[in-house]
Amino acid sequence: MDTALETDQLGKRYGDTWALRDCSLHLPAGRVAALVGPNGAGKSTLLHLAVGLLRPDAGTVRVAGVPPYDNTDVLSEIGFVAQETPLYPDFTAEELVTMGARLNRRRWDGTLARTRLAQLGIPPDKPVGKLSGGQRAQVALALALAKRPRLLLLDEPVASLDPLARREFLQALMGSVAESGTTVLLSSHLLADLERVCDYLIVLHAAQVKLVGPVEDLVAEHRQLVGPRHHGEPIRGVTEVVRASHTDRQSTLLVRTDGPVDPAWTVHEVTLEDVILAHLADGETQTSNEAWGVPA
Ligand SMILES: Nc1ncnc2c1ncn2[C@@H]1O[C@H](COP(=O)(O)OP(=O)(O)OP(=O)(O)O)[C@@H](O)[C@H]1O
Repeated sequence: MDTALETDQLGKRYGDTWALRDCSLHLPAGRVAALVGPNGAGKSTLLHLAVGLLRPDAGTVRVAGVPPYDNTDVLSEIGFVAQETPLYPDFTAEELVTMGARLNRRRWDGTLARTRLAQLGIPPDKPVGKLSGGQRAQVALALALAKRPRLLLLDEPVASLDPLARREFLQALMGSVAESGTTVLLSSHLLADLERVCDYLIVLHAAQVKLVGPVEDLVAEHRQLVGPRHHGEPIRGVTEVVRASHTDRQSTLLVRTDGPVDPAWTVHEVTLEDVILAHLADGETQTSNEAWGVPA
């Protein structure tokens, strides 16, 4: 299977602080991947390394097999929508599409961008600084897709959008990538959105990779167990206790399984949110769901 993005022991440091460290992962081509982690986990740093805006301090990053930093050939294959979707505010959408054609001479689908913007009712002749946040995000996405990138990187593209605009943005994204086969890596704190659109997951925590893999496999191999108070003894069918909470007589465990679980435990299926929150929680400590935009 082709790999769209691959990192090996990748690290980036600011002074004495590692923003990303020992990051080894691969993202197969054609996936729509969620990049998740608390504030400051290193998500933007990873995206900036992948798009060649930052040079690694350790290890390697490759896009389609090529290190992106200083490599203009591979840059033409990458679309990037940065946080807050910065666009020149005085330019109209039409002017930005024309400018895109000048900057991307080898591969630029201006018709695609214009058609998308017309379908969304975005005025082509209004300065983008005067559009709504949702409209600006759609312009940024249309410009990124017009590059016909092999890899599309989106850094919290829906953070400032209302729920309807968010849904429209993600639907537009899914429609386009389904047609083009583009690989997507999308960072967001909105776990419920990600569960709907992503089929691959990368979780970062404190500059390191916590979890990576296909969503289907990760959800299938985790379970919640409820049973008598657990004191750390091995449980049949369980390879890892990711998170545990206890009362005097009962324990609730989120675990990784590799087969049928000891019938002394009641076994429940879990959602992607459950898996992510468990891996980001610290052992026996509760994670606040509210911090993730998820009702507690
Ligand atoms: N230009 C910089 N100079 C110094 N430190 C930086 C710089 N950019 C990022 N950092 C630090 O690197 C770490 C990772 O930051 P990064 O922006 O990658 O996190 P993030 O996961 O994208 O966070 P958020 O969810 O808040 O956007 C943080 O500790 C941050 O303070």
